[in-house]
Amino acid sequence: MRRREDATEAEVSAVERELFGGRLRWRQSYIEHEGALTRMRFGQMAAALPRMVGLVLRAGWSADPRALTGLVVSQVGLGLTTGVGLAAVNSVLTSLFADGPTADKLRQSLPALLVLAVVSIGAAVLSAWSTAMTGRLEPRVERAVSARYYRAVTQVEMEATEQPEVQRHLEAGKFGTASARRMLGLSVGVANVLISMIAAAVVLASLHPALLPMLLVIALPKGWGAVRSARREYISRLHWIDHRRAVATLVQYLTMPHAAGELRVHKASALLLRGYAEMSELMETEQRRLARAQAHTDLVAGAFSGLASVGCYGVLWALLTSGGLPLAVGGTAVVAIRTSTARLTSLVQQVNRMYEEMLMLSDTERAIELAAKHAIPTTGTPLPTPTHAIQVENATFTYPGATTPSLNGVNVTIRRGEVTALVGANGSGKTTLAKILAGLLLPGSGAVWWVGPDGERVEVREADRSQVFDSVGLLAQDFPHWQMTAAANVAVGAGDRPRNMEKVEDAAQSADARSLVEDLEHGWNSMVVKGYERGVQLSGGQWQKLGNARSRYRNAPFLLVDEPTSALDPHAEIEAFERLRTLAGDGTAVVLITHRLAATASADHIYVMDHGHVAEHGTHDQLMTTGGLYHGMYQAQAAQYKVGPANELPAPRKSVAPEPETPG
Ligand SMILES: Nc1ncnc2c1ncn2[C@@H]1O[C@H](COP(=O)(O)OP(=O)(O)OP(=O)(O)O)[C@@H](O)[C@H]1O
Repeated sequence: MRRREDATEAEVSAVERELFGGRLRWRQSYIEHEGALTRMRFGQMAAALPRMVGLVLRAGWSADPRALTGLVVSQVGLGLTTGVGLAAVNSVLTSLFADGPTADKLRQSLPALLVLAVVSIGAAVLSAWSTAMTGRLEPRVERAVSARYYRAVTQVEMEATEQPEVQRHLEAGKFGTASARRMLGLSVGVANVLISMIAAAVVLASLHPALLPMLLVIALPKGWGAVRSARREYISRLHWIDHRRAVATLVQYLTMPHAAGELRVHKASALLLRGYAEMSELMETEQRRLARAQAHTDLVAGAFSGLASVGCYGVLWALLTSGGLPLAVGGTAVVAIRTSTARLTSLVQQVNRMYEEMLMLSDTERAIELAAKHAIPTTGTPLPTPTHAIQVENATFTYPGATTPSLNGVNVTIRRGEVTALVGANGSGKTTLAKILAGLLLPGSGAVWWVGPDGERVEVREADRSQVFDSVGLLAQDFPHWQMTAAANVAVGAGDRPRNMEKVEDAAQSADARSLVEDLEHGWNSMVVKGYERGVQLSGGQWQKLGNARSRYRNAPFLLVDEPTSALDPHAEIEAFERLRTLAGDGTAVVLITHRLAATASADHIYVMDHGHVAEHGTHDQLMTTGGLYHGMYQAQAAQYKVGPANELPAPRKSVAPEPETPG
């Protein structure tokens, strides 16, 4: 252990300390398993083999029982062909070593040779069948596990995902989604080697009782060498995995378009290239150490195996010369021993890898269980139809792990047909309140009522949450820029409905995004990310228009928009606010979170948030008259536009562009 720690210190290069503050460690599930994996002996892993195979069989059976049956049958068949093949080899050798003319001996061995030919054709057919069944089963098994995992994690309450422990386990599950597939492939490999070894052992034991111990004596040192080498390589891979990824990250930066400027102007490339060279050198040192150690193990295992072989062949010699064993059986024994020990190393490696995959798969299973525990309820009281308003009463919300509440006794009413503005300093709780309104977060105390036209109401905790989500359109400050086409980026606003291009165009029209998309070379089919075919780079403001179109396409009665105009030019911004007003006029409840107080002046209602509570509310005129927080913020913003008399302004700098020449 001490040696390992010393080694760890030496394995961190100066440049890693400079760039990453030490060894770069990803917070991922394999880190959690690393200790357990390196302590685990091969025997323990082998003992877990039945459990692992059981897992694979269950997953395979639920994904495709026919393919699994085919796979099992083909593997057992392959084992049988090994056994029958060895028996045929024995028979051929018996005929050949018998007394008599060669032509007669060959004629006698013909039936056994035919069996050998049939067996090898059978083995080829079974092997092809096994490959086909594996190919059919693997993606199905992966899809079944992945679909269960992704469905589960997207249904988790957002508050649960705010708990670092829950989030970590949910994320860890993602690495095991392909493990069931890989375990299947590895199981086939392991089964293949094991079955052929068992078949060889059975044939040898039936030929002469001394042959089976011989097989074991020769296999043992080889097996020991294989276990040692595989574990050493495995532990090294586990230990250096972060290092490899850090090197890959560094290299990635060198060709990243968004880093291109700094790489050149700031010469960041010099630092990164130095990092790459130093870190790669460390890895090469490890490769050399590994190669030396492996060579040493191979030498020792080879020496012992050689000694064992010499001993065994000596016994074989004695048996043959004493007439205790026919020559042909001796020949068969040599063939069987050589073929069955040839794949020992790959067997050990595959068992190791299977164990690792099993740990990853158990992470996925744990994530699915955890997700189910924190899932958004799928049933609940239907909302009043049509919903008229959302009433937040005395709501409090504290993020998991936080010491102070982000919302504290908040009372707000959002009505259809009105623009309600939420304003306030950074961190005052506006976005959190929007998430509460959307039903994404549930208040710790207090209530959120969904109110119908006659005053009937349903509290969000009791409500059918899918109806709550159906009633809300969201445009978050950092809304996702999907790496898809322009049309998909708008239509994703109603991902559960079939795309209607006419409505996509209308939504874009009402968000001032239509002409910008239609003027692109590939129009709605343009990929809105550079680097793809038909790819274009949109500006921040153009993206914001597309985001606005997305929230319009959703066509929900409650629209929550967080800083929807922060990247728009002044004219586009004024237009965007006017469009929101029109939308409210058509019966939508618009909740506008913004720091642009000029835009809130026309809101029907303004809530001023301060340290998680509503400090003031009313219309612009009312709030300006009371002279509180809102008044102060408005004045501060207005002051930025106030300029002194023209003669106090600094004179514009002389243009350096040459005066246009006048003809003549
Ligand atoms: N995911 C989170 N986990 C923990 N605390 C959070 C989280 N999100 C927000 N907070 C905290 O909650 C408080 C309110 O944040 P919120 O994002 O609601 O403010 P905001 O008024 O929207 O701010 P801004 O104007 O800067 O967007 C802040 O103190 C913030 O640090």
